[in-house]
Amino acid sequence: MSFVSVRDVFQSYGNRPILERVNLDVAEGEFISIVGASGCGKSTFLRMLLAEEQPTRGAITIDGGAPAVEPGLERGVVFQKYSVFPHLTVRQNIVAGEGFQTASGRLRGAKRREALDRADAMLDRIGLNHVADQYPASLSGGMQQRLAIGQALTAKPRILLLDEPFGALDPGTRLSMHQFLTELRAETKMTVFMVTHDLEEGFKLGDRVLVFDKPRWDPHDPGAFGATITYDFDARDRGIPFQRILDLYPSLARAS
Ligand SMILES: Nc1ncnc2c1ncn2[C@@H]1O[C@H](COP(=O)(O)OP(=O)(O)OP(=O)(O)O)[C@@H](O)[C@H]1O
Repeated sequence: MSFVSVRDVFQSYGNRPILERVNLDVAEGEFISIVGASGCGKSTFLRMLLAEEQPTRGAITIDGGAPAVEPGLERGVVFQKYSVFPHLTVRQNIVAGEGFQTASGRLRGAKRREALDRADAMLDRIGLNHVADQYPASLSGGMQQRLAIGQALTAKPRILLLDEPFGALDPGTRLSMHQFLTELRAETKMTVFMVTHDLEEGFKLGDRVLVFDKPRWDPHDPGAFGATITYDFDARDRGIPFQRILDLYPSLARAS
């Protein structure tokens, strides 16, 4: 049985279809990159995996059950614009990632001290020890994104959802973030869903690259139909090399 299963999922807002007939099976530990034209429903798909919204039709299961509604338990999430708390220090932000796991959202006493030790271990791992007592506003974009990823990982999610996590970073920082994510993944064996507008990034990091697009298109009414998964590429070593993809599928240029 697949770890994440998506069966005949449709999503509409009012009478406007956004996604239609989406089917997908993902094994635990896979890295799924998602590309597609702006507005075709990629973030909507992530929100359904997060149970922030329910499909109009169809079903999504994670490990055999409906996705839990509480954040941070099984799924961590990182958006392009940092999801860290501006009023907390870097270390407090990491501890806050654990706080979500308690009923009250707060940790006390010995538990808190242990959480601080674990936070320092995480800061070591994401290379932010030297700024542990600073506030996010004083960090560079790449450091803030590392903090956001560290915070999401602190809850030890089985699934990491990344929505254009590196979109706002300069090319050099982006490359080091690719390295960072690749290392983290090798250590944690997480299942990752990453939305990106960069096709090359999708193929570099993903095991699979899903393309969301509209299979049906009415030129007189562009909103008449929803998008679905039109391609599901194997991006592992023996998959189609990224360089050949645009030659083979020129329409994909629209997706990035
Ligand atoms: N809560 C909502 N109510 C109504 N319409 C919405 C809602 N959320 C998203 N939409 C619309 O649904 C469509 C899909 O949005 P979504 O953000 O999922 O696209 P996307 O593929 O992630 O786009 P982008 O690449 O630009 O981030 C858009 O036209 C958006 O305006």
